[in-house]
Amino acid sequence: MILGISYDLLRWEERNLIEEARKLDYKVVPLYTKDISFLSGEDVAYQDVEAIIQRNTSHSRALSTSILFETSGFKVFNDSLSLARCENKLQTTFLLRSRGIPVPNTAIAFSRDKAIEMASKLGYPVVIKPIEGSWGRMVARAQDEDSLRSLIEYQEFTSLQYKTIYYLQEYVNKPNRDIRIFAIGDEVPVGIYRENDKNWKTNTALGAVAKPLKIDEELKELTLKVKEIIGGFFLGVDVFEDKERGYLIGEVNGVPEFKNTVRVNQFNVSNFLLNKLNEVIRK
Ligand SMILES: Nc1ncnc2c1ncn2[C@@H]1O[C@H](COP(=O)(O)OP(=O)(O)OP(=O)(O)O)[C@@H](O)[C@H]1O
Repeated sequence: MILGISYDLLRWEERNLIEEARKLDYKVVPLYTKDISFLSGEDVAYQDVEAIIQRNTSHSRALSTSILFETSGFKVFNDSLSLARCENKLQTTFLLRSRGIPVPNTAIAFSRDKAIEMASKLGYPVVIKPIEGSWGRMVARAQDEDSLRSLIEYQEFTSLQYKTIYYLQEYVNKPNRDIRIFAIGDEVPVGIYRENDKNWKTNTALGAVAKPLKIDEELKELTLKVKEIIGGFFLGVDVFEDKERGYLIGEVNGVPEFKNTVRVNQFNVSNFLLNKLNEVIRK
């Protein structure tokens, strides 16, 4: 296969994908975002590329390049529609909710006063999050109205695109961990627990420790349903465990990192993904 890899940064994941693709005798065409451009009406140079894996770390670059590759006639994984659905938390949460997927109680407000009103409906503590973001940045917990007012004010003075749209969520009293589980094609082969004894935010970027996940049937079915709704080919789904309600979907990542998943599970994500991709494009 002739495989394009769209990227803006060569992390462990991108290097590993390239290395594993070469082991499978795929020809790899690196598509470094800052080196490429598109001119309407003109064909791009890499016409023989059969599939492109989207790996841009920046949400806006990932979405823009997926759109441009698609409209130039390429098959892109993940495609722009699924990326748009999962990089915007407002869209992810409310789309999943509308299709019957369990999510934490979440409120959106467009003014400070409404946000405060919604927070008391949800009940403190509440979590406030940027609508787009990653690695847990600016995800904050407010114990009361006073601290929520301060967090809202901080958000308003950032340069965030959605700085005056307030995404508020009940604080889910999860164990000291959450789950990151992967959907690849039509399978759910692997996942991890992310454990943190010191921080309620269980991002590995914030010091959580990855542990192998035992995937039960319920979690597998739920992940496949999420994948069916969001679309795409390769998703990292974050799941909270609630004592009463069971699994709740926290968010979905369209360009997921998987270094720790490979390490603790001894599972070759890149090889699995590349073989699945070959099946999909040969169908
Ligand atoms: N409603 C909640 N209740 C309890 N914990 C939460 C809640 N929302 C988020 N968290 C914790 O905060 C972490 C970061 O939140 P979230 O995943 O929404 O942020 P992010 O910036 O999109 O991170 P990622 O890098 O996973 O994309 C989660 O992994 C989870 O541990």
